Amino acid sequence: MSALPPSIRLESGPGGLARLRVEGVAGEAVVYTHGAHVAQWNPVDADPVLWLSRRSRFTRDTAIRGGVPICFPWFGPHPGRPDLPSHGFARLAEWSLLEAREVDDDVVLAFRLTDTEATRASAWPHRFDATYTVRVGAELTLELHVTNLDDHELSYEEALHTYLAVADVRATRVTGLEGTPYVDKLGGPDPVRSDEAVTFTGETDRVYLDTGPITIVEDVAGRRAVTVTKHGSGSTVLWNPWIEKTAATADLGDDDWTGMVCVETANVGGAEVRLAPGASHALTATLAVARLA
Ligand SMILES: O=P(O)(O)OC[C@H]1O[C@H](O)[C@H](O)[C@@H](O)[C@@H]1O
Repeated sequence: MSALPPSIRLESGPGGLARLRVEGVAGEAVVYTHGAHVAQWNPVDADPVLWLSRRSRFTRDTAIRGGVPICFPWFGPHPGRPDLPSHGFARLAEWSLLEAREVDDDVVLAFRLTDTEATRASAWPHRFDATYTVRVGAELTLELHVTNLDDHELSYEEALHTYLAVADVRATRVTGLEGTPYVDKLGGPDPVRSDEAVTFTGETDRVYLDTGPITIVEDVAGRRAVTVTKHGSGSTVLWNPWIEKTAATADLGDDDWTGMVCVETANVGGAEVRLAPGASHALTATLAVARLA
């Protein structure tokens, strides 16, 4: 890769993890090569849009807590191998930086992950090429593009596990999922639905099925709304750990559940991606933030 443009700096972050600090004309971000993990983003002169745990560990064998972990090639515990890392290996892997350039007022970073001896010996042994493009500006656009380099069909799950910062989750509404069936991971396997906007009164862990392209998080106490617009995604996961799960999670502080909600642009469960040899799939999420009246 040629020299970085002036708006992008390569730094050594906590734990010695390499990260790119972007200070663009329209937006600012911090992206780690560990997991190709976007840990911060905000439009210039706006508050951080992504939530990042103050207790996050920054080590090569754990995922950063907050920002946008990439879940791939499985979501949650591996179905047959609970000993394997939750949410797959991508968020624990070192991605290589392919590209870093300015495009108009935005900054575009691209990262690559391919199969290694270790992944080929794992429970997901396929040959693949994954490219992750991060466009930082007044909006944040994330695209995970996966190609099957193998000689047989493969399937995978994926999620851009986006932690959004809110002033108070108890005063937050999520719209765009009304009437959409969801599997409540804390309830039974049969999908249920609600015609109401989502509000939060307890632990929430839902996989919405056949979702439309737009979900809006209305952070009423913070007087702003974040719109997540997506393509190539059949499911949306909504998560807040609430009190007990937060207390049981080492890299979350006791009150952290109040200040975040995850809207995860995903293809999980029955919406897993199946790729013929040579075929590709792109999953895209765009975040935009606006003031609420
Ligand atoms: O703690 P992690 O492995 O990062 O997972 C955090 C959460 O991710 C998703 O939202 C899942 O639906 C949850 O069941 C899980 O608790």
